[in-house]
Amino acid sequence: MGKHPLSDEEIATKLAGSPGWAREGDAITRTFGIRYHGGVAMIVNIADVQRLIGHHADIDLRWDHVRFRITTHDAGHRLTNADFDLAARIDRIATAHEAQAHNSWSGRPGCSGSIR
Ligand SMILES: C[C@H](O)[C@H](O)[C@H]1CNC2=NC(N)=NC(=O)C2=N1
Repeated sequence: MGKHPLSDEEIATKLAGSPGWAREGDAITRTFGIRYHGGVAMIVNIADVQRLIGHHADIDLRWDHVRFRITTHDAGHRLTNADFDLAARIDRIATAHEAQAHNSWSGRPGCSGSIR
């Protein structure tokens, strides 16, 4: 996956196609609502994919949400296509784990990730 730094215009275009992700300086971030143990299971799957593609997000695991922050270290901590590729992969896995967009997280346990 390309690791040359993207321009502001390219970043804006990529973000428009990455609903839920936001630019934070030279990184992109997204938070998902999911109960702790569901978050751990989701992270295990994401960690597998990250190992395979050689690109890794910073992951912040809390009791009821997980936050991802992605940038490309190899490009001097700038945003590249590799970051948006990883974001799309994270989105697919989060959907499979029924993680919710954090701003819509009601706090009610879903059928996965809830603490019984
Ligand atoms: C050598 C190794 O593949 C590289 O350092 C990879 C590892 N994972 C990475 N993850 C992220 N987020 N950015 C990188 O530049 C990066 N580089």
